[in-house]
Amino acid sequence: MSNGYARTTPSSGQTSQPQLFAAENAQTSTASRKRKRGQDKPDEDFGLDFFGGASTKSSKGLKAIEPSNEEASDDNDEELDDDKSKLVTTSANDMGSDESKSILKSHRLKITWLNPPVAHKKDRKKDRGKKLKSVKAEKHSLYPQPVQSFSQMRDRFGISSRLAANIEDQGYSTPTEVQLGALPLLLDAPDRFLSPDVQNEATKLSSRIDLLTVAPTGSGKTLAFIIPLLHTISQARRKRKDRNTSAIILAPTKELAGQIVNEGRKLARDTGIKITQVRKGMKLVAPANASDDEDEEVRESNETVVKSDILVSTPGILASAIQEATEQGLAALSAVESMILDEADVLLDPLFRDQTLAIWNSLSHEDLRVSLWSATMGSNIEELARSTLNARRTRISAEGGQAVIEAPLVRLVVGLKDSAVSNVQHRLVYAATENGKLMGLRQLLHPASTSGDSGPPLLPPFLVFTQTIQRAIALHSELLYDIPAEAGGISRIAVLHSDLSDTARDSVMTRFLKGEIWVLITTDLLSRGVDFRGVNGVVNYDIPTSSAAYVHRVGRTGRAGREGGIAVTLYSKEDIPYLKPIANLISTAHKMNDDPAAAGTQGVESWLLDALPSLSKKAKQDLKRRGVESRSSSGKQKDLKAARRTRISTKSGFLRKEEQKKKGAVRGSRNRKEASFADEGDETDFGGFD
Ligand SMILES: Nc1ncnc2c1ncn2[C@@H]1O[C@H](COP(=O)(O)OP(=O)(O)OP(=O)(O)O)[C@@H](O)[C@H]1O
Repeated sequence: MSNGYARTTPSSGQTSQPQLFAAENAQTSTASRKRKRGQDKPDEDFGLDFFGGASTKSSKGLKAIEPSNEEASDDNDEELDDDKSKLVTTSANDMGSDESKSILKSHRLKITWLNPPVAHKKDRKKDRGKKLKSVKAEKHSLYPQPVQSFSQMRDRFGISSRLAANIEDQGYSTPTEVQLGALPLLLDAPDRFLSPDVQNEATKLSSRIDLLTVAPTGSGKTLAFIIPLLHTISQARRKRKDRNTSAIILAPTKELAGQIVNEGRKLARDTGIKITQVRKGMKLVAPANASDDEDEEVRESNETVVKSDILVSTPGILASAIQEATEQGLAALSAVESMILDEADVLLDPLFRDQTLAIWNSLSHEDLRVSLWSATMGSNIEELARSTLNARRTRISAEGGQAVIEAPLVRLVVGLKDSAVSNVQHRLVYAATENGKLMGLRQLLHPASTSGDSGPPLLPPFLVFTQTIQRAIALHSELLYDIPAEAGGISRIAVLHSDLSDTARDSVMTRFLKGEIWVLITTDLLSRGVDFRGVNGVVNYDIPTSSAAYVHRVGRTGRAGREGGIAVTLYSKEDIPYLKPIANLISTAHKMNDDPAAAGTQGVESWLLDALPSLSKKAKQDLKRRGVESRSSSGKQKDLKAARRTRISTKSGFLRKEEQKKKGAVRGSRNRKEASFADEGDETDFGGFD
């Protein structure tokens, strides 16, 4: 498709520095100069592959220590790591707190200790005036020494040679912002970064922290939690050879869970650590009275017993597996010491809240540490996390008869909280009616017809989001024949939603990742976490039903700092009452962009922002729960006329044209016979685009 634009798109494979937020002035700061010198090699492998994973080239010199099997790997690592552990405490890499502070600031990282010991707060109150204020400000902000290159981690934290090699083999050399901040928090002993003047015995005893992380979409949160997890497990497995599940990762969708397993397995290669995605029917524990032979039988049957170090699951499946074990009087997951909530705000949203909390509360290990990750996290989620941590600690203390240590709870925020990625071009397009939206989408599908200065065309592959499953199915049928047969025809366009079977979902995902599908129509099912590296854009065919949904949907493009992604939001008359939060997000993303002209970001006119009505709290909640009323099934019953206006035909445009041609011919002959005119029908009852 010729477009006349010379431009870089995410799918063309170029990536900018993953350090998304390095402030402009950091170029001249010591911190930045040091960072650049610290880079061992450019991120050369990253992005060469149109859709696939990062490089799999193996690093030189590793053969000598490459183990032939898992156990050997552990042994080798142990020997090497004994030597390395001596280095861990050396200060070769140590930098002053001022330098740490300036690097963290230049990358817009804000780290706060949320639960410093109360006793110290009271002590400090004895001080007066200025001193009290400055102490208060100091003691909540933390400045751990950032990790500026993955190669430092072996010396600094004693990570195993195999894990270090796996990170390098995947082509990762320079940590992204979130990794820069989260890795020292999760790999270092807390007493090294907690403000010494507010530490007490309890915080000194805690070897790990609980963490809340808010960082932009596509900024590399997965790596930031998997590396420390693999390190913690491999250290524990050196002391204990049996395989007990010691970590669980929860994600809201099967697709995201699968992706985390893939990423985790690449990094865990040859470490002996096993990662499993929990599927329906899997059992967490074998019945206590089962002999070894019987146990083997259970394992070989469909009802597999999961023997894995890390379990990755959606909340529903894991919660039922735990419940099943509890009903049989079996203790499941009692050795779990780490729980990770990926897309934590969704997992603690009413949709999944009960299941997530049931899992969290069923984990009985007194040293359980929890980390929550998302690009958006409201204060209610933070509150819920804190109260769950406290309630669980009190309960376990009471059950065990001795006080459980309160771990330090730290919050890491990268950039501006809850904002949409600024390195993609956000367009808000008024389409007036449903018919207009369809025409708008067709114009995006056929970029040759793009005229005027509406910006560069949206090149496939791209994602199209609708409000409901029915609308996704209908839009798919409508567009089915839009891609010419010589370009692949109907195989290039697909629909993915939660009513499809697991096999169908897997197949669509695989074909989209391979680049065989160009246009994928979906619901919010795919809005969270899924990493499609080469996606050039996102079309909100139906407006998202919350600000967070906008942030996550558009975050499927422009990942890892890639430029050239486009996010188009089509809106009609029905959407105007709900549009202001989205317009605000777009305007902020525009302001955040260091070079809006280069990125082509258009922003939103200030008069439009002023003109759009504000949303009441109740309206926001209703929108989140039900979406735009006329597009939801309940709305259809309430207001038939509005529902008809927003209906998408379930026939393809091509089939309808053919049918209308036939109808026209029949009508024509009848007209000729009867010499009368046929009724043209109700124009407002939109039945699809001709
Ligand atoms: N240090 C790094 N250098 C280069 N690329 C990286 C680095 N870390 C992560 N990536 C790549 O960035 C992409 C996005 O990472 P990831 O999926 O972890 O993002 P995320 O922050 O979890 O996003 P979301 O909020 O949408 O879930 C992935 O393709 C990953 O391989």
